[in-house]
Amino acid sequence: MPTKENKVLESARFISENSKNVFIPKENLDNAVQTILTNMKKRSYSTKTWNEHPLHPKVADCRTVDWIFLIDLLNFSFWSDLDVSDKSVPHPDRYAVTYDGVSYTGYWSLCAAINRALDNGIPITNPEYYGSQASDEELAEVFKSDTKEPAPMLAERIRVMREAGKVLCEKFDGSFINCILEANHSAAKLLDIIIDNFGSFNDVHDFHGRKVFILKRAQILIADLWACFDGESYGEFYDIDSITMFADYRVPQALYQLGLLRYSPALIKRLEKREYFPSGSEDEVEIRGNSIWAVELARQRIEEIDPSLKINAILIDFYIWDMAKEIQDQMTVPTHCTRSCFY
Ligand SMILES: Nc1nc2c(c(CN[C@H]3C=C[C@H](O)[C@@H]3O)cn2[C@@H]2O[C@H](COP(=O)(O)O)[C@@H](O)[C@H]2O)c(=O)[nH]1
Repeated sequence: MPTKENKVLESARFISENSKNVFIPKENLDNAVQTILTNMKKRSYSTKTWNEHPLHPKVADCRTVDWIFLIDLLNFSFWSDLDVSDKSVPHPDRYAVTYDGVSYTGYWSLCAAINRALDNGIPITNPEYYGSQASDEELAEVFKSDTKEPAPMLAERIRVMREAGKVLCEKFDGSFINCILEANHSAAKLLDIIIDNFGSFNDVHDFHGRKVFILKRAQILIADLWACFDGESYGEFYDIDSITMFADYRVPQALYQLGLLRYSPALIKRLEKREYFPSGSEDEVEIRGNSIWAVELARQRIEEIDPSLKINAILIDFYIWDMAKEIQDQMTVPTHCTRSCFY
């Protein structure tokens, strides 16, 4: 049954209905859904896929909750100013972190940096540590680069750690677990607790004079808890299907590849010139809002085809993101360049 339209879906629909440079070709929907379904079935995509990633925690306990909170607090803006090609073989100087002998870039460089710190006995996932105990230099050391380029937006990462660490210590007795308990197994309630208390998750913008909610990191935080805990314990939410796709810069590129997004020639030109898209700008909001709506239409179509599959927007998103990383070199359009703490 269709999810109660939450504020993110309402915003995504409004953005899609009022866009000038980004469109969702409905005629491609069935083909794209077949591709998604075939591949998700082949890989038997489920919440279990989340833990299979080498850098994701293998034990689901209270320390893991603090790990997931910190990762999704910092889960933004990994693209490199150096790496204009953004291919799977990165520019040798772009920010990378080596862990267990493997060099990681992008989102995985964040996981590698946090895991490296923990292995070195640094209590980096402890909100008291990153909120106030550690010095700026000690926090910067956690993200030490193993290449020439420093971690992108390092000062912003330190700022959001200070902000969130202090709130967790002052209002939630030092752990995000207390936010989860307060939400009482409601994803929608936890979403509100996150955006009401942690400013850097407040991914809300103005579009055509209306407030639009994208909430990418707040939603992926809930989704990662749900996936890591396999829908139980700290990951149990009776309304998890109200969570939408996470509007980052990687999935829109893959949606375009699937034929679920189409861009105006002017927008394609700007993307190819690696132009900067300010956070909250019209084109950036159109790309992000249409991405959410395109995944919602795909989810509805999958539900019409086979309701027993229980495929929600989270699993579609996780699959498309993982697939995007695999076909990174075949992408027709580049990702868009925005610097913000939102994604
Ligand atoms: N929509 C969506 N965005 C996601 C993820 C993830 C990581 N999720 C993993 C965990 C479980 C899943 O199975 C995934 O394997 C990171 N990002 C975003 O991508 C960008 C980084 O890209 P690159 O520079 O290429 O590494 C950046 O904005 C980051 O916030 C996702 O799942 N969905």
